[in-house]
Amino acid sequence: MSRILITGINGQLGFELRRSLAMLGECICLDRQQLDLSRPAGIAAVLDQTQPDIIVNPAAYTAVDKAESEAQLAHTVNAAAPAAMADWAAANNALLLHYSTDYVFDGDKASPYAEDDATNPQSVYGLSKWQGEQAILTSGADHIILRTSWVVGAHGGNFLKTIIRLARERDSLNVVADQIGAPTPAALIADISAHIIKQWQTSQDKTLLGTYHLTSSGSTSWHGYTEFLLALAERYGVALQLKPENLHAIPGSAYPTPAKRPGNSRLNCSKIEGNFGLIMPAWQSGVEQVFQQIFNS
Ligand SMILES: NC(=O)C1=CN([C@@H]2O[C@H](COP(=O)(O)OP(=O)(O)OC[C@H]3O[C@@H](n4cnc5c(N)ncnc54)[C@H](OP(=O)(O)O)[C@@H]3O)[C@@H](O)[C@H]2O)C=CC1
Ligand SMILES: Cc1cn([C@H]2C[C@H](O)[C@@H](COP(=O)(O)OP(=O)(O)O[C@H]3O[C@@H](C)C(=O)[C@@H](O)[C@H]3O)O2)c(=O)[nH]c1=O
Ligand SMILES: [Mg+2]
Repeated sequence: MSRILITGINGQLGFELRRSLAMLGECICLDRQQLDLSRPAGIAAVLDQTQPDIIVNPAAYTAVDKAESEAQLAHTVNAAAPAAMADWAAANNALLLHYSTDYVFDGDKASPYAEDDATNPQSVYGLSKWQGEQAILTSGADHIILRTSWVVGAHGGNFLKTIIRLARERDSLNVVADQIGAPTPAALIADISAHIIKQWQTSQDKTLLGTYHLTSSGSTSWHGYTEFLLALAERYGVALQLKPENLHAIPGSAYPTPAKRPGNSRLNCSKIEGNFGLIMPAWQSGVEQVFQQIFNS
């Protein structure tokens, strides 16, 4: 039976992974207190002690704007810590399943990004995640890196929850319309992670290893996403202060933030669909399920 170590179990994805991976082996679920990624020097000792065959690492420094002023910490958590996990995995013949982001790209491409398109991170967060990818690649460890985008889940913080909070408090809201991507449920990423691990356990097929894009299908802007959330609130009887006619589309240039976001965050998912025999569901169905989980209980 596999021993599966999961980091960051109180994050959006870590929470769902506990559920999705529970039937695939003995799960060792570690929070920040049990495995602190800001202290990479301590990671090997925890891995020596727990002896996982599979390391699943959803933990990350994800505060995109704050990272601009905490570059050292972002680099430690998002690059140095995965590097330590990868070095241990290489030396101990373990698989590392890691997660990365659309923010490794600059967003200037006109069509969805493929896995081998040139990266060019525009933010400290994006750069730190890219450096994490690079460390894993050069470690020689068996690994799978899943790049996803705009993660949304019932457990943890995300754009959906921020927007519903603001829509309850305000009677007018400006949201960026020239950054496009695909909201992706944490539960979908977790379930696909389970599917991938199962195939690895069954086949140990090294041609499955590598980097994959994994998002919902279709795309929208942050503004389009917000319009959809307001429609869901109407459908499920969630009372808001904000009326749809007072939601305004603005360019990113009118919403200054410390970190620059990509204009195009769309990721082409045909590699994961082809290699693992999957079909990515539409972003709307995933967002609706999360919305129902949070507000319709
Ligand atoms: N959120 C998004 O929109 C996207 C996320 N991703 C990637 O997907 C993965 C999962 O993201 P998501 O679940 O949304 O992230 P969250 O921010 O919801 O969760 C991150 C988790 O990492 C933990 N963590 C942060 N710092 C440390 C540390 N020093 N030591 C140990 N644990 C730490 C947090 O712990 P605590 O609970 O104690 O704070 C939290 O549980 C990440 O790799 C992220 O980069 C990719 C694209 C989009
Ligand atoms: C709250 C708010 C945000 N925005 C804009 C700011 C920004 O351009 C966009 C998204 O805002 P957020 O700060 O919520 O999103 P952000 O934290 O940048 O989300 C990213 O997180 C990391 C972890 C990832 O890996 C990415 O895939 C992506 O999901 O919406 C508005 O225009 N109006 C608003 O009222
Ligand atoms: Mg954020």
